[in-house]
Amino acid sequence: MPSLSDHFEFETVREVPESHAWTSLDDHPSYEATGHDKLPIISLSNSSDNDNTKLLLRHACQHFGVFYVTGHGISTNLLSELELQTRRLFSLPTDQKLKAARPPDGLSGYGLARISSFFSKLMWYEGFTISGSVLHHARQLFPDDYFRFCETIEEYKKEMQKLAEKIIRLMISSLGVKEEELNWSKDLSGVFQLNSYPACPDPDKAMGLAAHTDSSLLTILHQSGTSGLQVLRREDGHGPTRWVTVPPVAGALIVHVGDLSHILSNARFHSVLHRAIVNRYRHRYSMAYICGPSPEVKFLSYVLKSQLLLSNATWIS
Ligand SMILES: O=C(O)CCC(=O)C(=O)O
Ligand SMILES: [Fe+2]
Repeated sequence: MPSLSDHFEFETVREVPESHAWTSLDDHPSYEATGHDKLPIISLSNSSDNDNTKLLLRHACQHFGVFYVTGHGISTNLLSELELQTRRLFSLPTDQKLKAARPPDGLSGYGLARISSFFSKLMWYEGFTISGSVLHHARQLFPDDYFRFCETIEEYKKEMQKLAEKIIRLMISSLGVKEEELNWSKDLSGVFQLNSYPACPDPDKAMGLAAHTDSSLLTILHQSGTSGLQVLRREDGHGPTRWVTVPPVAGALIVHVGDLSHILSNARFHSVLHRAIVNRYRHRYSMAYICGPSPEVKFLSYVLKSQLLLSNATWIS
């Protein structure tokens, strides 16, 4: 199983070593998002027209499993500051980052991709996971100057929690579930994942983040100005099964439907397989707020059009 000792200084490597060489990158052809593969862009700013927003969200969750949102209320200043602090963290020397290493039985800290243990090859990736307060790790990373980092992370988490609650309520109520049955959505918990994909000398061989679905209710993703996210579209009238690039759109955040929403909606909503590929020249960053019900929440069985949605399940990220 890959471990933290497998970390190396990506910037110094001239060739992709065997440990990081994947043969499955072109399992399906890759396309730019055009025509029917273009993801919906949904504005959340028009709160007086909830019904139309719900219809658009329902369609996106049923047919794409991923979409962009605009009018989300997150300021460009906060997004720029978050990018700055993320770059700052990953630019630290490896030894320094390893002081905040994620322990083998822990969730928070610096380390390999959290899905690494499912794969024999390593990814062209390093990550920092935040569950709960970031203060302890921030002190280890930046002993003399951790305030701004903490402040930015905590503010962004707070904003994400509000936004996630808003989107989840709209999504679930778009299926006809009544407002009063959505009280659990006031009690969400989130894991915040900072992702770093260094520039790679041979991007056709290396995998940024291998194909996966998110286990959450939903994930809200911000990507720095570099493309890399791809989603899998299954064979349909518009083409074969294919990887479709999801480019950054100025001012928009990306929302992934998670596995829990798939379950909660009786499989009407789809969590979509996605992955990240790497770039020859540019270091790419993304920030994912992975949101589920608080672990204390047990979904009371509740019924939608006389079908059981979910009973007694809890979420641990
Ligand atoms: O970097 C990306 O675009 C994808 C990140 C992602 O899928 C995740 O953090 O779960
Ligand atoms: Fe993901």
